[in-house]
Amino acid sequence: MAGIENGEFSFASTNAKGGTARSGLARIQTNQKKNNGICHDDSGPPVKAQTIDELHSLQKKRSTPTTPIKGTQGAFSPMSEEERQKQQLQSISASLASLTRETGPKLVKGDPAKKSGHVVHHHYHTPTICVSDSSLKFTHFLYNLSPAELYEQAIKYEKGSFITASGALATLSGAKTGRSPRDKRVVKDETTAEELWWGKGSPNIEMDEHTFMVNRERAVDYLNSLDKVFVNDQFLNWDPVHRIKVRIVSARAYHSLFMHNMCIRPTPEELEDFGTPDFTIYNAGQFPCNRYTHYMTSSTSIDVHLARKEMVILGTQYAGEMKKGLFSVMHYLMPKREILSLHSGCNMGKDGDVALFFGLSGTGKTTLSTDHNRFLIGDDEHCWSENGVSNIEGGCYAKCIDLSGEKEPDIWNAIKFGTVLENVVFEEHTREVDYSDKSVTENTRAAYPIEYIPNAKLPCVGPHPKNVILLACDAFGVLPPVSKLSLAQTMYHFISGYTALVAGTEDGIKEPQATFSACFGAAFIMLHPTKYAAMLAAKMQKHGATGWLVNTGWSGGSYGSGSRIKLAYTRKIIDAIHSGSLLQANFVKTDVFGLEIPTEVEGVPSDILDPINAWSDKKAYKDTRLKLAGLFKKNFEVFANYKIGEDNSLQEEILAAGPNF
Ligand SMILES: Nc1ncnc2c1ncn2[C@@H]1O[C@H](COP(=O)(O)OP(=O)(O)OP(=O)(O)O)[C@@H](O)[C@H]1O
Ligand SMILES: O=C([O-])CC(=O)C(=O)O
Ligand SMILES: [Ca+2]
Ligand SMILES: [Mn+2]
Repeated sequence: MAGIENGEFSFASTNAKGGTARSGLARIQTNQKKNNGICHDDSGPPVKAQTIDELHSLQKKRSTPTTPIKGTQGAFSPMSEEERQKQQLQSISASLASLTRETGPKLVKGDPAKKSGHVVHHHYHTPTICVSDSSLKFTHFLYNLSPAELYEQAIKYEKGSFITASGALATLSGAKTGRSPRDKRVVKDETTAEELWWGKGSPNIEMDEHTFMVNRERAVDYLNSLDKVFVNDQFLNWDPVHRIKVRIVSARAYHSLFMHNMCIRPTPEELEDFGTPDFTIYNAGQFPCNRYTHYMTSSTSIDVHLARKEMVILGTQYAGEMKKGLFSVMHYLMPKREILSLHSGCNMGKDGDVALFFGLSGTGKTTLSTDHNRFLIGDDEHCWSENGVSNIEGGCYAKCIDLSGEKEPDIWNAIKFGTVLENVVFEEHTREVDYSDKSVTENTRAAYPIEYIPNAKLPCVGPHPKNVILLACDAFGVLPPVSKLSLAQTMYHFISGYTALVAGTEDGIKEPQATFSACFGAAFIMLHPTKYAAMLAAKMQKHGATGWLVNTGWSGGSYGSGSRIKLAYTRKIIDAIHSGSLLQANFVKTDVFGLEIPTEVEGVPSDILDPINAWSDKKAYKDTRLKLAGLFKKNFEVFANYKIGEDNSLQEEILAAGPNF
């Protein structure tokens, strides 16, 4: 008897007394000896297991240490696998130690769901008396899991985790779908009071050490209260001499996979020698900070303590906080070593010509540095040292809104197994992602390892840049699609860090919102902007790099009347910069902004090159241009009193390189 109910088809079940079976089909006989006592089955050789458990145990091979034991002289240096495991446990227990109780948690490596016999635990600084239940509890930690393992963890335990049709892991970042710059605090102590940029315009909101420790304790207690935590030990910076070891302790597989993709992944051999991290993140993002704690102005706090080399995240699960938090740390550590840290994309041509792409969020760093004809060094964070450029990260973080396979094939194809897809909407059944859907947020993102881009340059390092491209998405539509900059102009625009986005895109036409963010990344810098600017000027001068300003925003009118410059045209402009042909073009100087604009660019209609030609209402163009110039001037006032570099003449040139009207 077969039943169809709600579209589901099933055989009628046998009742407890087996009534149906008896009256219908003949009972199936098991263990019935056939003529020669052998049960014939034509499906091939039998499985090599006697029980289901044994069968399952055959499926997985235990990973063995991948590298040979170093130090061939036997009795001397080689560390036994057991000793290595012990040191790793000690190190992780130390990371998770409560600093008031002076004790680390009892740790067990592995998934608590698996009752594996392999239990190794370590108790950091065993206390003499156990004073609370928490000291009796074990915390399991999952160490540097693979993407496949993290997928399983996410899908099993984290709501909102799904595999999309292309194999990516769709996740939700919770209530926060972007960074919270107003909740980013830095401990002000004797050293940082001197060294860092504080006060108006600075992203560093001060907190004292005690408050940091209160939040750290809150995060550590939260993490230790969980059944399990994820631990990632990874690197930052592809320059081997200036590589930084980072440890990320987090509660979600989503966070662990995100950082697996975004930081540099150690080889098994490098991992064995990892030792103590140079910097540790405690991501307790699901847990809020305590509003009664001093300095707390919301439930979110992202706290950096440079002397302790630690960062604590409370009250936000947005993974970008970890990425950009570490970037801030690099903005402190690298300049101390005379290395310039940059919020920029970077790629290299076949002949080794390197270009940097600066710009605020959404201006095109990822889109334009990901170029089929060039090697990708990185899309967002770089260092420029005496040896050339190096990527800080091991992955890319691309915006996905309105992503199309035709316009951005490399990014599209990178969204596959292993990639974290944040806050996207997909079709329930086919799991096809609808990239135009903004239901969760407009800031939908994909985080993938850099080697998912076919022409990534591995290792991600390159020679000194030849072109420095400043990207602005000008929703006023008055900046030219491309202009060549003098060194002073490059500095002026670098310090200004302009872009203009449109505030609310939904309810009718809104005024563009000008944003000025020093060094095209004020949210991440730690020192005064002029420190980075001086370093950039010196490096550009020394290595003869040319500066360019590229408007990836509006043309022919402001947002509402004009339209966004076609990505295909911007790509042609960028091609001409890379090839060197644009440097040979004829240029005319514009009024007010004093920008040199080419009269021709191959593949780009000439009538859009000078923005006045693209606007039908010339008066409106001139008014809008004056308005923007005024905003630039006002923004730059605070920098007028700061000396940039050793050279007084450069300082004066920079001040004169802004708009004149
Ligand atoms: N002419 C254009 N040039 C560049 N990007 C364009 C253009 N027109 C539309 N776009 C779109 O603008 C967006 C640029 O975003 P992109 O991810 O490159 O920003 P980003 O600078 O890397 O920002 P973030 O630092 O936040 O990662 C993409 O979605 C791209 O498709
Ligand atoms: O940090 C983020 O969330 C994304 C990013 O790259 C930026 O805003 O510059
Ligand atoms: Ca980007
Ligand atoms: Mn960025």
